[in-house]
Amino acid sequence: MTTSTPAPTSTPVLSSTPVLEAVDLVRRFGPVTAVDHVSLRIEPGQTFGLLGPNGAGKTTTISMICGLLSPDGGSVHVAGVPMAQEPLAAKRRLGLVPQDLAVYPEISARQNLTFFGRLQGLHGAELRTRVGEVLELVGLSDRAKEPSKKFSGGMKRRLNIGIGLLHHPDLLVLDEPTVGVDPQSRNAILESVEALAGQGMAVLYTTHYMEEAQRLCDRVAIVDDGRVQAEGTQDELIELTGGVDTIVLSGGGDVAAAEVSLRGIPVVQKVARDGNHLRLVVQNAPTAVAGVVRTVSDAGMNLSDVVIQRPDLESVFLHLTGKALRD
Ligand SMILES: Nc1ncnc2c1ncn2[C@@H]1O[C@H](COP(=O)(O)OP(=O)(O)OP(=O)(O)O)[C@@H](O)[C@H]1O
Repeated sequence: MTTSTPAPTSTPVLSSTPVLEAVDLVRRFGPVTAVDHVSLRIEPGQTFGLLGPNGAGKTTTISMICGLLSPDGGSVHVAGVPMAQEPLAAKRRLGLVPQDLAVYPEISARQNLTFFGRLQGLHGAELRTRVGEVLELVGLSDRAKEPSKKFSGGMKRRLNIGIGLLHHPDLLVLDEPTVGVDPQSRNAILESVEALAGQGMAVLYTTHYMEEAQRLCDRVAIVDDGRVQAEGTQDELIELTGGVDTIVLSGGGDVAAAEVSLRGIPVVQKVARDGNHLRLVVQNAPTAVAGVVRTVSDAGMNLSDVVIQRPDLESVFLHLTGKALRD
């Protein structure tokens, strides 16, 4: 960018420091390259999704971002602080909500937060105030006195999120926070993340659920095989599919044979199976659908539903990798 008048030398040039800048991260486990030159940049206030199937490298990536695992290559800066050179200062700028719950079941939500707050060096009135704020932020104020073992899965997870927020991080990192929780709890977790994002918190959210990335994230990096396959806003990613359509076929019978037959017809660009559903990428669904239905019926699939969809992040993943997100 150029400007006609130079900035006065006494005024610092304003630049927005990203809350996260990860450059060219690499991590190997023996012969497996779990993370293969991954770069991510998150601006203040952004909710950034890392979307990929199990084993794509999401946990390994965020373990390096959070300073829990040393990279074999690459660098991480959190709010401008280099993780390799100043790990304590960099870690203080982020809050990690791990996959596994880390709350004490016998004590209350308030006592849990107070305990973890003390571990982080808070005490006295400051600690009490912050615990109250965090209970409010994660929507647990009215249940603060109950032992957390009485909480639903979603409430325990929200308490876990609260623990990650105690020290005012610049970036909240959530590792698949809805895995293993019921739909109602899942919704409560997503609402908490939306509320935090609404208050300007930057969030790095990993998931293999397309719907969650779609609902929460300003930008998404699609990861597979340890690599970022594409990154952008949802509209930018969907544009990558080049205007293709998605047809989803559901039913019983010989779904495997139907999948094989579909691979043999030219209008079908990609096919992936997710249980009793077949997801197809085609150039023009209204024209292609009759031939598709004939092909799967001839192969022995008993169709119960045929849906033509506008492309979504799942279509982008299929388009880029030839696989379904939930294989
Ligand atoms: N400690 C380890 N030792 C050996 N291999 C590992 C280790 N951690 C991860 N891997 C391998 O690295 C790859 C990426 O794993 P990672 O856990 O980062 O993926 P993920 O996308 O987070 O998936 P999941 O949701 O299943 O955890 C996988 O092939 C996994 O088996």
